[in-house]
Amino acid sequence: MSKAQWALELKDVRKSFESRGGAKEVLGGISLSVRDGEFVSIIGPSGSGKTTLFQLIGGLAPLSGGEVWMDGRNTTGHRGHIAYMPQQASLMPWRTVRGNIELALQIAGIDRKQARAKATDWLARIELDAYADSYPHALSGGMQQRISFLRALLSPQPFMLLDEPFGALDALTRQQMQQWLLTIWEANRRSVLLVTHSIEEALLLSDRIIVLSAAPAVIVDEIVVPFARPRKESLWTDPQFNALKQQIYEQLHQPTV
Ligand SMILES: Nc1ncnc2c1ncn2[C@@H]1O[C@H](COP(=O)(O)OP(=O)(O)OP(=O)(O)O)[C@@H](O)[C@H]1O
Repeated sequence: MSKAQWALELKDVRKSFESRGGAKEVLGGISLSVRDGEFVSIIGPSGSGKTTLFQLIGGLAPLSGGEVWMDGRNTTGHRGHIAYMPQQASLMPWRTVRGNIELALQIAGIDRKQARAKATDWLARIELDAYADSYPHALSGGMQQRISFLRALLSPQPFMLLDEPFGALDALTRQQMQQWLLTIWEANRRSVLLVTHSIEEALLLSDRIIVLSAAPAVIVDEIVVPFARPRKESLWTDPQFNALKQQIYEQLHQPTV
């Protein structure tokens, strides 16, 4: 069977929550698709339902309407189809850095001996070989997020959901992590949906950007990011980068009607 064109399709996804004043609509009908190997970002005002959308895609909460399809199959309400990277790395604190990576490889179906060799290889590629025998608490936030991203990348589920992965990092570490993620992702392309509050981050990393309105969220714009890959941080000074940044900024600050 040939591979489906779309790694993810959301068809008119809706979500309302019951509150004392009646039903509160958070997602007002979201339809979007992510191609196999495409990097798509979602950006929207605070409270526009981005985390809720991820919960629906991951099967963690029921939809009020619509469908979720992955790789040509209806997976609405099903768990186990995504690799998820949260804002705070949730590494196994009792396992060393190497142990955490080996476990991710073993979960992906690689036998113990091979997992050991591959972990050594990955430790060097994510520049953490000097920390192989350290425990997660001894690492900086940026280092922990490198392992967390790698774990999602190695997981057997091909589709990655990255939920504000650099939101808790300081500005400088965040920029370094964006560049790092770009290099790793461009060498290991996977289908990604990223939630971010940073317009620059979305422009630097993505093939496409989906802009959401305030709740009840609908898609107000979809931007095909025109920059060739591999991308460099110097994009930040490109006039087209700044024009797109301005365009998205204005959409996010539109008055609600
Ligand atoms: N379980 C729940 N019950 C009731 N309301 C909820 C529930 N979960 C989320 N909401 C409401 O849904 C809205 C969207 O929340 P969500 O966390 O998805 O937004 P967000 O876009 O991820 O926000 P932020 O950008 O600030 O992280 C909020 O108004 C929130 O209060």
